Amino acid sequence: MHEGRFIAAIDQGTTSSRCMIFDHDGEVVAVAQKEHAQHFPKPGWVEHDASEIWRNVQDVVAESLETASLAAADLAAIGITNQRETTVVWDRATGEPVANAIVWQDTRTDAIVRRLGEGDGVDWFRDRTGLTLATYFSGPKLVWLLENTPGLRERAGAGEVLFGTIDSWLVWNLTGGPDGGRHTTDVTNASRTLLMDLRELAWDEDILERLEIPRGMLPEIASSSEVYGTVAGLREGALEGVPVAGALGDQHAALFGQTAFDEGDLKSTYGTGAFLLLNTGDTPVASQHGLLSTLAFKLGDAPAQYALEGSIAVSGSLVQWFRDQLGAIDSASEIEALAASVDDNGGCYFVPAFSGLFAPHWRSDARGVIAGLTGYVTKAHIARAILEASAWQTRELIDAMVADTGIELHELRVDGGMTENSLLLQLLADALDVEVVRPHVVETTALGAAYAAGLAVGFWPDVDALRANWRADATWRPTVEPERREREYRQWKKAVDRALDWVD
Ligand SMILES: Nc1ncnc2c1ncn2[C@@H]1O[C@H](COP(=O)(O)OP(=O)(O)O)[C@@H](O)[C@H]1O
Ligand SMILES: O=P(O)(O)OC[C@H](O)CO
Repeated sequence: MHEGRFIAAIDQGTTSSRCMIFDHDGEVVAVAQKEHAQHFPKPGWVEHDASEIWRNVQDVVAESLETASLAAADLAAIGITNQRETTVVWDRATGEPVANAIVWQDTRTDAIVRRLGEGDGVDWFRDRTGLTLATYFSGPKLVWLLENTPGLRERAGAGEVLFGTIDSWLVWNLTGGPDGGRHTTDVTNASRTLLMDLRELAWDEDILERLEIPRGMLPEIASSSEVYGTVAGLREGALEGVPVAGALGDQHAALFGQTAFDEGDLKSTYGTGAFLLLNTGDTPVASQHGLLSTLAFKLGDAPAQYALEGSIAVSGSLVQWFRDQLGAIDSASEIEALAASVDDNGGCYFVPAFSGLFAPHWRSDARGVIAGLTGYVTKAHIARAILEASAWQTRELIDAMVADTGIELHELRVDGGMTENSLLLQLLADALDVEVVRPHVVETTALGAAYAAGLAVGFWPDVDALRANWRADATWRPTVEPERREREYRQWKKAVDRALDWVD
């Protein structure tokens, strides 16, 4: 085992990149964070500059080390967690991306997805990958890049360019980039590409053929917890030689950080989007109610654990939209006081179908609506409806999970940047009629990546050692009458109907 007393985790999210350093008790020792630009070149398009992301990652690593006065010898390992599905293609020799990364929310691949869905396409992809055919996933984004970037298909065929999700991009750069960087991805990230066989945990050759994706540009698929290589590519030699020992998509990392190791364990994360994951044990469960079948995690050679997932495309990003596009508030946290200044939503409901609707509807033809507007409604009512939108969407996902698995929900463990908003958590408890529990370390995404890396190098002996680190910070209990709850839910569903069938 490496001597270091700490584990670092890079959390590369949709909105920002963070580096967090944890001690053996899973306590945060240092954190640094930096936002990157969101590019919206056309309606429905969302891009990131992968080079900017890599620069920001280097900045936050350096800053967190400086804050904690730590050097490479103090760290036992580094883990990575990332926004999922976002697609990067880069030049193997120079390390330059060939185009901006296409972000998971981007809907430009709608026509490709419809083409792939013809005939038995939807079932064919779902049976193999566990996923609903949608613009959300990486495969169609890669197809778009191959079809629309001049010369890219030829360069891919000649082995000059590499494809990866953000975990691959970071591991390759961290382990040396053009000078021998390891081109790998973990199973959780691979499970979001629409290219991996969910049972075999290998690229599906039939899918690659159908999508005409050159095999040589894909990373190798590894577990979520093993040594992929050692740091060799950070600016000024930072963390030189530290093992890069864990990677998980951010939602899987949050599940792991919440110590949801057992079948039936559940968590819900509220960041840019919101994502509910239920651990379903060592076999995938096929959803009949619009949920995705995905990986929970795979630790080294141990059998993979699977999960059912409900994905909400727009959650915290609706608060950002309220701030940046409407200028209604100056900072995201201001929405809480504004929404709390009124007793209810004044009769209005906000369905934020900016990227269509994800689970459980999967309707790319939906667009956002505010239903129930009257002259009475103020921006405070809309602020409240914005927070309620995350609560009602979560309720739809819980209903789907109960219908699929028959689980009885006793409490909901939550995390993510948006959960510092207490009113949101009260609205959630009211919408779901269960206790909502926020853990003491709310950065469970970074913590999960640190756990995966720490387990790989023996920093923690086993998952039982991690369970002891979890403890509740606060609990919110339901307060509304059942009749009112169900009435409000019916109104929400009517608003969802108004959002559907908008795009021709
Ligand atoms: N107090 C708050 N109330 C409501 N939303 C918030 C609050 N603080 C942050 N957010 C939202 O949470 C999101 C950031 O959460 P984070 O977990 O950092 O996201 P990501 O991992 O997707 O980058 C932003 O979309 C922001 O608008
Ligand atoms: O950046 P987040 O935290 O909203 O997570 C994005 C998801 O991984 C997209 O699937």
